[in-house]
Amino acid sequence: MSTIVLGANQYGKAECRLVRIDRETPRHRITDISVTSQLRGDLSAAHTDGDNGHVVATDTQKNTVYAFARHGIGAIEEFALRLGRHFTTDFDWITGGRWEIEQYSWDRIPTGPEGHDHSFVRAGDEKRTTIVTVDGDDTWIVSGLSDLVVLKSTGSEFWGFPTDRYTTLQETTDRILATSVSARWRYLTTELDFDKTFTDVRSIMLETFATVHSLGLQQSLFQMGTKVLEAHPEIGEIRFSMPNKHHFLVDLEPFGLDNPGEVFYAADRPYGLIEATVERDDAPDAGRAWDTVPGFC
Ligand SMILES: O=c1[nH]c(=O)c2[nH]c(=O)[nH]c2[nH]1
Repeated sequence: MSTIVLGANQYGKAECRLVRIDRETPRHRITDISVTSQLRGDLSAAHTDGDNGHVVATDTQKNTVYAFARHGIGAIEEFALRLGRHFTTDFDWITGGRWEIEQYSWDRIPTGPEGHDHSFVRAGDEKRTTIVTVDGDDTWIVSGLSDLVVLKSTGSEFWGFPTDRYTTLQETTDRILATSVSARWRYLTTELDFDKTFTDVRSIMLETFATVHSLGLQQSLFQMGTKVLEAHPEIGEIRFSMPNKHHFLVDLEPFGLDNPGEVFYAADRPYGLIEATVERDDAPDAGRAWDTVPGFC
């Protein structure tokens, strides 16, 4: 007869939506984030006996997020690190946790050359992300972005694939290549200008997607990761999840029209899903960094 025991556990407040306005000058700045705080540690009595003596309430975790924002947010990685340090320092039995932040971008409404001082327009669906994991003395930071939608209207081929009796796809030397990039990368340090690094990683990915003559989304992905790692020794590995957003040439012949690569049907599903990790062969062990990062291989 087996004994039933408590396994891995964590708990906290998910998706604390928080907007902070920096208003020291009339030219306001906006930070728009969603914070998930989860604690780990000696919490067995709460589960086995209903003893809440160690349960820092999820409500308290939420309040802490908002209170900390009063003194500024900074880079989302720094904010998550501050929260992690606080909970693991102030409560002896909290030995670790996970702080995940998603950030939404706003642009200034372009009413003049510099944009409006205090009116903003959401910059699309793209998100910047971070997950800070603390376990005892170890801290890991996995940052990234999602929903970065890109398309190139030529400079993409796909041919040379095996064929069998189920293959109908034609080889092509000129097609649309479109994807929505989700990427997460593991930092090898906790001391960094995270905002600057994020901006640079993002622009390397965009530039590489644009300039690589693609023989397949797999090749574009690997090039994007390689360029990021070459430029950033402080990143140990980068993982991508990239749907191939297929664009099918519409057959206009029934209407007596040709279609020299101009009119496409943009299918939303099914889609190819290309995922890969690009890594340094000598990167330090990832530890628990990827433990709870869903959706990446
Ligand atoms: O870039 C591509 N990679 C594939 O693996 C694939 N498979 C497919 O049908 N089209 C494509 N395109």
